[in-house]
Amino acid sequence: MEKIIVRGGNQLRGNVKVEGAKNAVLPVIAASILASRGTSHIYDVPSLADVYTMKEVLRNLNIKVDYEDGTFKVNAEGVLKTEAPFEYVRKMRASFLVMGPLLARIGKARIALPGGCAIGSRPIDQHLKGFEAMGATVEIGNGFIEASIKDRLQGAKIYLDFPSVGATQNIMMAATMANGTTVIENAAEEPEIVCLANYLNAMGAKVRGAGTGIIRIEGVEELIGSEHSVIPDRIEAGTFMVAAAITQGDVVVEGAVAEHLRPLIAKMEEMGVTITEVENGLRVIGPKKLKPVDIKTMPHPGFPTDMQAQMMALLLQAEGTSVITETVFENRFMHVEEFRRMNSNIKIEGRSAIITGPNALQGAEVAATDLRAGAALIIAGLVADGITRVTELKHIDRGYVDLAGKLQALGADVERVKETVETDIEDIKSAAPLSLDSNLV
Ligand SMILES: CC(=O)N[C@H]1[C@@H](OP(=O)(O)OP(=O)(O)OC[C@H]2O[C@@H](n3ccc(=O)[nH]c3=O)[C@H](O)[C@@H]2O)O[C@H](CO)[C@@H](O)[C@@H]1O
Ligand SMILES: C=C(OP(=O)(O)O)C(=O)O
Repeated sequence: MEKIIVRGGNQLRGNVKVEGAKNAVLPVIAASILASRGTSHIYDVPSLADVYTMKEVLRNLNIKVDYEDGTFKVNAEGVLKTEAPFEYVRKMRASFLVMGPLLARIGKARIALPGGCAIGSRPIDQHLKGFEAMGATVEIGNGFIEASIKDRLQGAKIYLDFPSVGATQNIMMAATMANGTTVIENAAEEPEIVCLANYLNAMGAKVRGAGTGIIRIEGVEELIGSEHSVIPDRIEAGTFMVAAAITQGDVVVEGAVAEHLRPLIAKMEEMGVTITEVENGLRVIGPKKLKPVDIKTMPHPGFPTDMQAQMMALLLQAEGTSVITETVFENRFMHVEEFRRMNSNIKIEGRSAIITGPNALQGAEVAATDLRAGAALIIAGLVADGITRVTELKHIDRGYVDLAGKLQALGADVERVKETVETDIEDIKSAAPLSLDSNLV
């Protein structure tokens, strides 16, 4: 079994470079399906499990894909297939983002129903409401969602009940080739939406207002392959910022864009962390003492839910009581049980976690319940007494490129190892005063 092993106590120092954003690249790759001519070249693509899953999804749709040295090439000129099977959608919900492009390109898509996941039930009703408003027929059965349109999608006015990132992206992509203008109201405003709109416009689409709550898309006849660089990953950047702060370190996070990170910067500054914009990113200096703060996760420009677990790790070290309220996902506190294994004082009341600190964290064997939870446990391990072993690395690999290696380069005592059962038994032997040769076995 693979584990990340963290020995707490080292301060982080130096520079770390962030990758292209996972949550920007996945919709951009899906959007490449819209090009009936030409090859798209997507740059700064991180080597993540999710990128490889998306590659397989496209390959299954009969699309030519190539991924090498951070450049992802897509040619969708051929005859496309319509189906994304459960094996991919199960691994990664963003597979559902191929529905909008397929509907626009070939008028039909059959995608496995995404199930629930570790952070909540995650319905897709807002995506479907958008497609239906544009004239598509949607049927659900046998674990699949099938959407089809007889002629061409029609422009429509669509009000989202919640500014869903995925629904905004899926509807935006479908609308690029619809007949007439589509207006998405209460649209998501995340930087990843702007990144997608820029790519669509480079392909010949007419998308205006991305980054605000109202997006207008004037349908065009055809999109062609284009070039696009993916924005830096604000969540990976934020993860290193928190890791620097918790260890009282001094780290330059290269590529971090302050404009994308305002809510995190504001909260970390309230806690006493010094953050300055430097030429190539953000410099973060951790204070001797951290102050408690209250946090409520919200759609952008509110505090990002994808930084909630990492901030909880930081708040465990603050002196006093902090409250984190999770409003985006219904069940994104799975990491609390794991933090408790590390000797932390956290109470859950409904959608809020009440954290009283500072906590004398102790190393323990813990499991990454989702990708951000995994990162948060490693961060906690950086200041815990003793050894923290983090398992379930498949989650971490969905969203972080070589997290252990990058932290190690900053001075952390972190390594990724393949532990065999024999090694585990050796560990137990050396830890237990009683011999394993005794009748305890
Ligand atoms: C690949 C990607 O970009 N993932 C991000 C994206 O996920 P994703 O696009 O899935 O997130 P959404 O913004 O759609 O979901 C936010 C909330 O809205 C609900 N909802 C969503 C759609 C819908 O049709 N009906 C509905 O009820 C969800 O269950 C959730 O509670 O945005 C989230 C919120 O910032 C991030 O945490 C994820 O990292
Ligand atoms: C929840 C996340 O991603 P996804 O929507 O792909 O599960 C995340 O990036 O934190």
